[in-house]
Amino acid sequence: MLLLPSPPALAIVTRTLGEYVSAFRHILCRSGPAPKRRADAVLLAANARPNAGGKLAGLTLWGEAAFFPPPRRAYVSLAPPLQRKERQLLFRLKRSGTELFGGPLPNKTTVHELLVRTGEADDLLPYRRPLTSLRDLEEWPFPAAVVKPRAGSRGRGVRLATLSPPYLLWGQDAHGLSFRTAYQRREDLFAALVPDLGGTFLEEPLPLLTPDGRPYDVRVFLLREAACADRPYLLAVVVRLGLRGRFTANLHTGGTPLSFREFARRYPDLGTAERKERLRKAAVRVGALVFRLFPRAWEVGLDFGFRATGEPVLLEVNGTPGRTSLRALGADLPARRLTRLLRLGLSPCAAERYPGSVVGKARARAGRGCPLLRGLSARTKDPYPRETGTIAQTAAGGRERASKGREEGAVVGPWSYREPLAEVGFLGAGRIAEALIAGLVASGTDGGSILVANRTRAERLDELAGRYGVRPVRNVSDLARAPLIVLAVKPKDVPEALSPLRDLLGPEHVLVSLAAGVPLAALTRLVPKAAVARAMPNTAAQVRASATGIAFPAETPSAVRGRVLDLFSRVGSAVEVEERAMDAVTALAGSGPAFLYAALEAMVQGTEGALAPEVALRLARQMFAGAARLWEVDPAPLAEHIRRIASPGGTTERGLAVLRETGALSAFSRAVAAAAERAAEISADVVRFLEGKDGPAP
Ligand SMILES: NC(=O)C1=CN([C@@H]2O[C@H](COP(=O)(O)OP(=O)(O)OC[C@H]3O[C@@H](n4cnc5c(N)ncnc54)[C@H](O)[C@@H]3O)[C@@H](O)[C@H]2O)C=CC1
Ligand SMILES: O=C(O)[C@@H]1CCC=N1
Repeated sequence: MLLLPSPPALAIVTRTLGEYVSAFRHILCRSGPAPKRRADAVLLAANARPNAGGKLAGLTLWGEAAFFPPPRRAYVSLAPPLQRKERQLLFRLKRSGTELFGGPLPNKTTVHELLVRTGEADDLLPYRRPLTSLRDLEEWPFPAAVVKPRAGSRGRGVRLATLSPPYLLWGQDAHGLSFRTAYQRREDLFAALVPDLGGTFLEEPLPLLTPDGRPYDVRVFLLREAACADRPYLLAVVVRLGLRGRFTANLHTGGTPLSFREFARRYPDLGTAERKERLRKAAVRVGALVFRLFPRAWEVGLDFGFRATGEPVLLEVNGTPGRTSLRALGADLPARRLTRLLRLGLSPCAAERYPGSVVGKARARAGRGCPLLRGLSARTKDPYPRETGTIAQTAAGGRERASKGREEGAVVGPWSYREPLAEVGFLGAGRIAEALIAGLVASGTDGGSILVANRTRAERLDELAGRYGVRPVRNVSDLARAPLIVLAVKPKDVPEALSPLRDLLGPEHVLVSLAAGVPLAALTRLVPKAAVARAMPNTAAQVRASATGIAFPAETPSAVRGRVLDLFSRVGSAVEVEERAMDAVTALAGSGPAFLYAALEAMVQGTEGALAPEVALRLARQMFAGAARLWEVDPAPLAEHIRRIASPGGTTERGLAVLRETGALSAFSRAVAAAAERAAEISADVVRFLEGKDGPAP
């Protein structure tokens, strides 16, 4: 049963009328004892902010009812940044075992990349390329490019660059100020884009201007239809019309939201029924994908544009869509949203509807003698449609289906408040485990959602708990609570380390092994029911700069791939490779940093006597970091970078000659090959060991 105060700041969902009445009276009327049983769900909405609803501020009310049993689930609809009170409340709920839904998605580039990886929305995604060198602009296949920052909001830094005369750069700068500059020459335009190299991407330009010169795009609001399904419910379509002379249809800079009908009335050629239908289908398809990838998302705003042919193109996915535009469409939208929440919170798969009168009576009964509610009804119109009201199915069926939903695997985003559930478990608490944990925590992952187990040395776990807030797990089998488990033990220890988990890991688990050389087939043999993957990160994960190669068995579903790739993208950049390439990845990306450090150490030794060691080390460190950054931003061939440094007849040339003559350069190639060979030997050893134990693999 659900009833709510108005404006819809706080919704309380319980399973019986009696429970509802007591929750309602306790929280809203400040009378009666606290209910004994947890509510099934609450909704904490944006207008629950203390300053927005005065006495009716949902969060304040909820926060004050401190001894009220925490609900099973909370649907959070708060735009970041969260206020301190809001964060505290969410932490409290999380600590009490409430499952939190909502929160921002990872940055929009990551979301886009994850969608690309699914391969299921290729026709709806715009053509995009990272802008890493000026060559990307030279080779760009369109007459113009939209230049967009990898992260950011409200259209900041989004510009249109026209690559033929007049060479225009038009849009918003990084501070949100609009500008339009015409350059005489192409080179000047390119020069203006140099600071963007590395941090932005280029996107195909879409003709999103109305005949009277106003920019527009379309935002589609979707809700997850049910907690156990990915089906989206289309809540509203809003066209956002920007100001004439601007390049983006941004409401924050003075644009106007319109219903699609009104847009069609004003611009019949743009708002055709065919376009609307294509948009609806596209939105539902992308929505299903987003809800599958992000199991904690429950409301999203999808921004679309159109190609000249009328095909919709997805521009952006927002996990905390602003509601300014929704409000402009009419007062009944929040109510529609909450009606859907009923189905979401109470009846995961099949909502059973009850007539509005039941709800009306319940509300009347709960509100009897409630001064707060009387004041309220006198002031505001009841925004809820008559059919509002759904009765719960038993939670058991829902839970069963919900866990089935999780089996398919999905990405959990780095929410701005912390994840309530164990998200990732580490088996092995050595050096690489610590580097990854440090990087994850630095990326915003809650240490409390990381479980760590080790073979011996309980004090090591305490050390990690003290440093990162991770949760030590004394009994390895408890790691099975985490849906994603990272195996970070030495290759020789892999069989023994996995044996306690063999029967505990099922299809809902993904085991990601970091062990050099241990094949996927061996992992599948050791944990036959779980999904498996191999990842080879490096210690730079600690500073979120790992280069990680990941391999999956061929049949791995895209959602599982997405989940693992997301984990490693939080600590650097991750790339999917074939398993047969893993030995080379291990040698280059995993061991590679050690080879470079060794080279630097040798170079520093070359200055002995001439430079104080601390000065030499300081210079070497900055030289190394600078060289890496330059190559990252300007990925010209390494030979070209070398050419730019080595003046003919100069110092560099002389040094390079020694590297060549002494075979030092080829020694690096041999070192990488030797490391890869060692990985192959380890594979053979592991296979032999397993065959010796259980006979050859089937
Ligand atoms: N160190 C590095 O840069 C990288 C290492 N790796 C791989 O990661 C794995 C771990 O490497 P490191 O962290 O360097 O080693 P490490 O020796 O520092 O850590 C291994 C940890 O595993 C624990 N352990 C051993 N047997 C266990 C068992 N049966 N149950 C639970 N815990 C057990 C040990 O107590 C230790 O804490 C290796 O397989 C390596 O190939 C992968 C990429 C980079
Ligand atoms: O040296 C090793 O075996 C591991 C794998 C890659 C880096 N360290």
